[in-house]
Amino acid sequence: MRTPLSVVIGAGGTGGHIYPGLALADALRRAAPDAVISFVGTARGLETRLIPQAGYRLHTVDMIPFDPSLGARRYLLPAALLRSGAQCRAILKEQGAQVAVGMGGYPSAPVIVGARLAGLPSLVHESNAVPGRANKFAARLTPHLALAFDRSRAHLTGGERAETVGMPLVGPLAQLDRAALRPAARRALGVPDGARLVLFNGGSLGAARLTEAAVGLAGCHRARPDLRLLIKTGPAALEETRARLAANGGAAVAEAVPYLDRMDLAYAAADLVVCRAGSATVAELATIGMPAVLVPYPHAPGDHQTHNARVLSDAGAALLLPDAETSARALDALITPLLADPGRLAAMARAADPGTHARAADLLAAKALALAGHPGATYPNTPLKESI
Ligand SMILES: CC(=O)N[C@H]1[C@@H](OP(=O)(O)OP(=O)(O)OC[C@H]2O[C@@H](n3ccc(=O)[nH]c3=O)[C@H](O)[C@@H]2O)O[C@H](CO)[C@@H](O)[C@@H]1O
Repeated sequence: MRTPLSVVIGAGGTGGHIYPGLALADALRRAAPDAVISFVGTARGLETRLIPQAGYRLHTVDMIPFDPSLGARRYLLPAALLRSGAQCRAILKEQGAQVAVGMGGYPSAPVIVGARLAGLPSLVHESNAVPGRANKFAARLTPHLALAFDRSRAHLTGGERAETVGMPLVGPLAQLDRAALRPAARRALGVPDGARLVLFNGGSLGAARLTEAAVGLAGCHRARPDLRLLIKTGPAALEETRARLAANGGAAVAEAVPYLDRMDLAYAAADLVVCRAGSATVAELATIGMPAVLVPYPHAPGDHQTHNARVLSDAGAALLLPDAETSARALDALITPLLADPGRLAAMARAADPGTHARAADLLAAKALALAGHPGATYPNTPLKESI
């Protein structure tokens, strides 16, 4: 009897690592429906909610981030990595895994260390245009590398043997037809007919600078019936944002939410997105043809969000606004003429390359299947049906 496919995926910390990990897991399940797939993450990150919610098992291991701000604590990193690597080795053994995959973020490295200790093949996926420290380290431990953006190749040891597969996107986003879903999405979000909707999204954790500018913008445009703002604040800033919108009258045109579980609806309903330039977000915008103003997070390692953003701004698909220049006034000067020019919005939507990421999950799954010794698996490629 054939042994079912068994894969352990390291992905955690923020949505930008977790969602691509889930997209990979779903692609593996489509190819091998009896596959046993589990995740390794931390006991603190978004993974504790998102992974069980998607129906996968999450193992948590003790980890400290690969972060230079650790100061003297960084000397503890090798011992911590060895400890969490040993925990991952035990998880891989217990599950009978045939391959381990690291999706970036600091849960990625121990899974690859664990695979090395267990003598199993492993695969690292780098999602940013400039790789993070955890993946730079992990990439030294395995010959199998995959990239979301070709431009990160030069930054990785062994980058010349990496394969660019794109950024794995979860089904509802990989297959989103924005125009087709738009009427239902706008009804679901209560956007009045004829109003332009601007989505403010500070990545999976929220961004104070964007929320602040959005609140100011809502106050300025509080009397406009033809404009709506949807502001994703992150849970911590929700109540304060709502109070400030009530105080400046912006609540008449803006709604603040802690998190968007249905990004497909938000993207389909919106005319323009103002957001950080995390790699999953950038890949989603490109894939669905969503015009955007990108405000890269200025403290990302290697300034990788600016490099991610340039993938779209170089193509004419997005505008890039540096964080330090972001204010309600600066955004108003960019957004107001843009919203009044549907031709320009349509040109931005067309400028992105929609094909790069739509098949990334299947391509990455194919690499993992080959490493696991399941080369015969096929992809049914059935379209996912999502109801509102
Ligand atoms: C501050 C920081 O260091 N951020 C990093 C983090 O960002 P972050 O996790 O914010 O990264 P991304 O923008 O890549 O991904 C966010 C994901 O969460 C989803 N989403 C977001 C908000 C929401 O309300 N609902 C929702 O579902 C988005 O659709 C997307 O799929 O990981 C990314 C991937 O390595 C990096 O590129 C970012 O630089």
